Amino acid sequence: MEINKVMVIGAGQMGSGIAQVCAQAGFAVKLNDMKEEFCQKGLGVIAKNLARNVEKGRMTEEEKTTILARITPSLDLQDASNVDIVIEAAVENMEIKRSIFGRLDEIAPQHAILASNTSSLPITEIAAATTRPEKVIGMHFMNPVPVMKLVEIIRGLATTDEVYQAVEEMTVKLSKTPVEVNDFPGFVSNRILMPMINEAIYTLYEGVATKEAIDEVMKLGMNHPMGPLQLADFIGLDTCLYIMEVLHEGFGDSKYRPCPLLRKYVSAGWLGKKSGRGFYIYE
Ligand SMILES: CC(=O)CC(=O)SCCNC(=O)CCNC(=O)[C@H](O)C(C)(C)COP(=O)(O)OP(=O)(O)OC[C@H]1O[C@@H](n2cnc3c(N)ncnc32)[C@H](O)[C@@H]1OP(=O)(O)O
Ligand SMILES: NC(=O)C1=CN([C@@H]2O[C@H](COP(=O)(O)OP(=O)(O)OC[C@H]3O[C@@H](n4cnc5c(N)ncnc54)[C@H](OP(=O)(O)O)[C@@H]3O)[C@@H](O)[C@H]2O)C=CC1
Repeated sequence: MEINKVMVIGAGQMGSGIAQVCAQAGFAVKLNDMKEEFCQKGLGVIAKNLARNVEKGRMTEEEKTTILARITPSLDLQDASNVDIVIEAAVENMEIKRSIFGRLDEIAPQHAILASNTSSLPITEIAAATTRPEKVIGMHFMNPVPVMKLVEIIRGLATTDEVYQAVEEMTVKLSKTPVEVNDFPGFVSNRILMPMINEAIYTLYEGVATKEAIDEVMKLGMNHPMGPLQLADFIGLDTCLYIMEVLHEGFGDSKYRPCPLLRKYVSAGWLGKKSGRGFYIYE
């Protein structure tokens, strides 16, 4: 199964990163979002990242131009009609993802793989919105995509070996390391990471320490590159809350209940770095 043409859905922090690494690896990429301004914002982030690579002598100006030219903005899902794979990175919401996958199933060619970058939602349930569940798979990149080596690849109940292999090969072409996991809420990454972040929020909520102290303990004491509250801001507090809700509902275990402070911040629109304010304030 040969993959040449890619469509990425959602030009946010993950979608733009995925489009960038695909274009860098030589794939032709359509970057789809609902509004022109979101596409342009995503393309702007990619151009900035590539410019930094030029400054650091890791690529030439010509290479940067060639990579950028491989990415075409798209505002219409119909543009999926001639791609080999779609990687969806829209918001972490089952209804929205099922609606996107249902439409893609009608538009994308028969052979096309439909992948989701979901952080936690069951791939099997997303796949059930299509008539090709065997071609639906989880392709979970980590943030920031250009830097992080892992892609967690999630097999849905019906995903075939052929589709798994094609996605694994593509991941290696992107200079990333694939790790295979099964379809359970939060997969491996967020089943382990997100309860730690949620616990850090409880630690703040219960007044055990200041946000700075909590982050410092985990950075200096556990050698984490970012403290858990800083990381939550970086991921997006809305995404953190969605993931905790998926774990809570999926396992039916109260140990996954989202911290009320996380809910409060999300209700206030304090979504972390992307909205300018979360646990910390950003310029
Ligand atoms: C929620 C989910 O479903 C799954 C997830 O993604 S969970 C989140 C997983 N990610 C993490 O845990 C990230 C934890 N943080 C880190 O690893 C580091 O803090 C970091 C890599 C983000 C930054 O590293 P740092 O050493 O503190 O800063 P810095 O020196 O500025 O950056 C290191 C390199 O990363 C690059 N970088 C940093 N942020 C970047 C970004 N947003 N986009 C692109 N490149 C970036 C920098 O350009 C720099 O590259 P060079 O040295 O090659 O120039
Ligand atoms: N943040 C992280 O660290 C990680 C996130 N993920 C997952 O990646 C996905 C995206 O997250 P992230 O990039 O952080 O989120 P962002 O909020 O940065 O970006 C999401 C983008 O998708 C757009 N979008 C929403 N609905 C649609 C739609 N129907 N069609 C096309 N575009 C749409 C949004 O537009 P608008 O702003 O108008 O809503 C926005 O531009 C989520 O599923 C998340 O769980 C996976 C790994 C890590």
